[in-house]
Amino acid sequence: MATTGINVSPEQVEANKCKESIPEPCIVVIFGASGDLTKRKLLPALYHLEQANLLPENFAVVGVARRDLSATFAPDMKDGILKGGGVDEKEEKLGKFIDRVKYFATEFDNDEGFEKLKAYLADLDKQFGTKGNRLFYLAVAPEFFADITHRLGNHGMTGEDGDHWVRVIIEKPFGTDLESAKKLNSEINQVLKEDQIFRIDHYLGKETVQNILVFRFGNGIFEPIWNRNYIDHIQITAAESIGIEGRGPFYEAAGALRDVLQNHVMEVLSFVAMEPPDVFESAPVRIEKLKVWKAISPIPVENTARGQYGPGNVDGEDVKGYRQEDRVSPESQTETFAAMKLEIDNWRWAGVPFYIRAGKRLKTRVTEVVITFKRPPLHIFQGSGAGAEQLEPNVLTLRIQPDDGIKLKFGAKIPGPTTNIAQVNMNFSYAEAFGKSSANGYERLLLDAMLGDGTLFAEREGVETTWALMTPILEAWKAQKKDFPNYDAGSWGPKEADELLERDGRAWQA
Ligand SMILES: NC(=O)C1=CN([C@@H]2O[C@H](COP(=O)(O)OP(=O)(O)OC[C@H]3O[C@@H](n4cnc5c(N)ncnc54)[C@H](OP(=O)(O)O)[C@@H]3O)[C@@H](O)[C@H]2O)C=CC1
Ligand SMILES: O=C1O[C@H](COP(=O)(O)O)[C@@H](O)[C@H](O)[C@H]1O
Repeated sequence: MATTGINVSPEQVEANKCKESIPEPCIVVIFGASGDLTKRKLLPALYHLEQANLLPENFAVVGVARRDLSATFAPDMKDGILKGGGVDEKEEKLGKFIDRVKYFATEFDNDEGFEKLKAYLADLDKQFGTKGNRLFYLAVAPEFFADITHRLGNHGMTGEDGDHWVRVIIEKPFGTDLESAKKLNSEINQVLKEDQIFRIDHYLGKETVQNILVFRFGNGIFEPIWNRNYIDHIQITAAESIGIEGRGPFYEAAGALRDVLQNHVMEVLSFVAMEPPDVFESAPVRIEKLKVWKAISPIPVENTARGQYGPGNVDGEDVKGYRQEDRVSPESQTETFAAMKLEIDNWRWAGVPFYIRAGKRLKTRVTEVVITFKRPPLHIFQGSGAGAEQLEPNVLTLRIQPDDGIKLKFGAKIPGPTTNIAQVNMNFSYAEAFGKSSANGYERLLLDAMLGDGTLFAEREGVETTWALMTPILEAWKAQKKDFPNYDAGSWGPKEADELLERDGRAWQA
């Protein structure tokens, strides 16, 4: 069934793209400017903000990396913006935006370079009227996070006063385990106040992730059944059909648990499971998320599964196995798939298992939350031609990507003289209701950071709490070698992941 009766016009959708406030004048300084993230995501996102009139008039972007790319950086970024789609080369705004994209070359460990950068930014303040406000974005490998922050501090670039602000966005992964996350937190807290730090998780910038909260707390009918009395279990899947896309060295050290499960999936889980905050503001939202993570019981390693893909076929194309990827060890023990069963020990969720999984080179790309409700207590249609022994449970699917939307599966009578029941779907599609969007999730987060709103960013204790849950699993896995590869590229992962649910009489939904 298609979405019908959407009472929102294209004009309303357009109007909603405006925030009440436009950020103050500022310079966005991106470290790691020649990297993949800057070109594919950050500059396109900043331009989407420009398109939507959400950037201040007095604004500039400065890319920082080691090679001298002064001549090619702006055209290269323009190319990235155009490739991202949703932009016409002739747009007047594009030229205006690109004129404000600058480049500064320095090694990250070069003090002289930082001193010159400070002077360069001060010059740009005069040219663009950006008033000393800075948003530094560390789009760099994690080993540089603390070092760059300290160098910014040492060169007098992190101090705030009543006249200007300084904020720092730090990319993921934020640490590799509990100890390293704590160390990183304490290192950056030596230089920055907590309200200057914006630990980014781009999943929180996705409209459909934010919509989990709107769905739950912006409607009256779902919250009363959103608990152990009505819900049988919840599954969260973050499946990718792509492999590691040339990021061998990064992925070898990371793996699926560190790359996606500890951050993106745990963020989504907190939105699904949290209590309603008093207001949708940074502190109350963060408190409720933290309460969820803190209520998760320690996860026994028997409640986990891991896998690594071997060669296979994805979307009709033969692909190599993980161990054959560029710059990956032929004996790698890195997991490209991770799954686990979690229990949240609180009043709302006691006894409701949460099964989560993430992996690369799976059958298809899908990120979704699947909520399976308890079956009706009695099959009153038995004997009247209904067929099945038990009635099927209702299943609510919150599809984050692709084809974002919400689907409710329920039983309906098949027309005819007997009472047979078929499962049918009620569908809401984001694209149908609101039109297609070229936003990549970073727009909202960049804008919020410029506005100083940390609601959709991770905070210190939250990051450490999720690492505290995951670190014992990583240690147990490290101590126990696996016979990899154990799933074919293009499949749904290792059989251990299926067994995790089969033991409980359940199965993955996708
Ligand atoms: N790419 C993605 O889709 C995602 C990335 N991230 C995170 O974002 C961060 C950046 O990722 P990504 O863009 O892929 O990384 P890349 O490896 O593509 O880019 C790294 C950047 O850092 C620069 N650099 C490295 N060493 C130095 C140095 N010593 N001095 C100066 N510049 C240096 C590189 O410059 P040069 O070109 O000169 O070497 C390059 O600009 C990482 O933390 C990653 O985990 C998070 C989510 C998704
Ligand atoms: O952070 C990361 O996320 C991407 C998946 O992001 P999505 O927005 O495409 O779902 C993942 O491919 C990458 O390995 C990871 O570092």
